[in-house]
Amino acid sequence: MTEYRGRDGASLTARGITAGYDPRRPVVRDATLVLPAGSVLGLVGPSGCGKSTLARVAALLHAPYAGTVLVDGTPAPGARYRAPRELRTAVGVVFQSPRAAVDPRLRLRDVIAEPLRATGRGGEAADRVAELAELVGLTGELLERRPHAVSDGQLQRACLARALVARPRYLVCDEMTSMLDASTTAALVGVVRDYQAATGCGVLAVSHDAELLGRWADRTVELAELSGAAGGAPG
Ligand SMILES: Nc1ncnc2c1ncn2[C@@H]1O[C@H](COP(=O)(O)OP(=O)(O)OP(=O)(O)O)[C@@H](O)[C@H]1O
Repeated sequence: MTEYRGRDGASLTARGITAGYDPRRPVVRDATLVLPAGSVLGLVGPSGCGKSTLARVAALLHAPYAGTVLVDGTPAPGARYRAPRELRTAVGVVFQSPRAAVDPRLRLRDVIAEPLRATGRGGEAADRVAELAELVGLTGELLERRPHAVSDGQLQRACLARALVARPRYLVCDEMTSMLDASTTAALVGVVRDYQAATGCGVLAVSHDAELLGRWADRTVELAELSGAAGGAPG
């Protein structure tokens, strides 16, 4: 898993983003965020300021009113199904609430395999699921259960495995550990660190936990710093 190491100058960039849920009152205004490959960027700011909204735009899940997302220099023509498959699968996402993020009818094994099946790579699923289950600490028995029969921490482990299954070049962790205890938090952050060391992936970590970001992120920015001329470029 070394194909992304050393991509000089590569980044996930959300440039000049204005976004929200009502075009008359955008929650993010002209924000620029640059996530260099191989680094962990922490994103902080008061509750409701728009961190998740910007993170979803960067992950090509939410279309901005203005601005462009570039994946390693390639501009995405839109979000969700409007983005080509190779750009969509380049960015993995883990959300705060695993229960809201999974189909309750699926066994954990199928939750993890979903992105491969959705992109015509179902043939890789069995091997990849087994590999990732071991990485995130899920036993074969847990893989056969459905979400209602596992804990939040176990379900979040499956969500992290799902985010990594298609070997993303960037990973967006939106409050990934805020519902978890200290030992599950440490385990999941450890998995992300190992994946990053092996692949050179870039990680955007949205969190309220300053102590966690202090240990995990190479650099932390406030959402308010990303707007207008200040931009989000490292330096
Ligand atoms: N689906 C939605 N429809 C309408 N408004 C929304 C929606 N999602 C979020 N908002 C609003 O957009 C604003 C920004 O929300 P967002 O979740 O991006 O903030 P945040 O900084 O991530 O907050 P928190 O730290 O509390 O998670 C908030 O005022 C929120 O109420």
